[in-house]
Amino acid sequence: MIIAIDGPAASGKGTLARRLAAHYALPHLDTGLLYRAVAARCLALGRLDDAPASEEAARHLDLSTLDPEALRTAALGEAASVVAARQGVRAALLDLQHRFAAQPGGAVLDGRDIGTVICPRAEAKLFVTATPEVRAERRYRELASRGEPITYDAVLADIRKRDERDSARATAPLVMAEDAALLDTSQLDIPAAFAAALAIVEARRHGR
Ligand SMILES: Nc1ncnc2c1ncn2[C@@H]1O[C@H](COP(=O)(O)OP(=O)(O)O)[C@@H](O)[C@H]1O
Ligand SMILES: Nc1ccn([C@@H]2O[C@H](COP(=O)(O)OP(=O)(O)O)[C@@H](O)[C@H]2O)c(=O)n1
Repeated sequence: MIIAIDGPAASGKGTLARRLAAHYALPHLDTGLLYRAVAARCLALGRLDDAPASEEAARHLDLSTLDPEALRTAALGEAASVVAARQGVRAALLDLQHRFAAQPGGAVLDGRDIGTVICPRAEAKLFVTATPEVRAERRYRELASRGEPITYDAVLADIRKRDERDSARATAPLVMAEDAALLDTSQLDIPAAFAAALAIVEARRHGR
């Protein structure tokens, strides 16, 4: 079974993807890390504005060397959405994602375009969302607990800017797949959101 989870920044899609993957014993890929890693490489070279350099970085990405902790910073989230708007970068990351999704038994992938572009035939598709204020509060707590010097207002501004850039881009914009189930987690804690996600996946699995 392939489970495709999309949604805007800090909606809780990664948390749900990890839990669903553990529940069904499936491998999980946080595709945001791919764009974050490409951005990290470009920033290290001082070439975030250089489209060919970002495509080159995407072509040479090695899944086994990704360091999630180092990649989950606010600055890399912002830079990731810049490189992710480039068609060449997205094209260079397609094959890797398709191969991950094609593993025997299936997989769970989360990102922005999983249900629409990467795995349009996924058995279960979720579009996870929450209000910008709730998402900013969650992301602020997460970053602050890791010692990032950041304010709630800065996180909210970053989230609004990224939502806008991710939704407005020409290639694979952030949009809900027609056959996805919408899950608004604004009023749900993690266990409640997981229970709702599981109910959706179970219903899809059994053709309901
Ligand atoms: N339903 C929820 N209620 C409260 N906090 C949540 C919920 N879902 C996720 N979180 C927390 O919010 C932060 C962002 O969640 P994450 O799953 O990383 O979001 P995304 O993958 O959509 O960016 C994390 O610190 C996570 O623990
Ligand atoms: N499938 C994906 C995943 C991420 N991205 C881009 O990568 C950025 C970082 O993604 P992420 O999932 O790590 O970010 P958060 O939602 O965790 O804040 C997003 O803002 C998107 O621009 C994308 O374009 N397509």
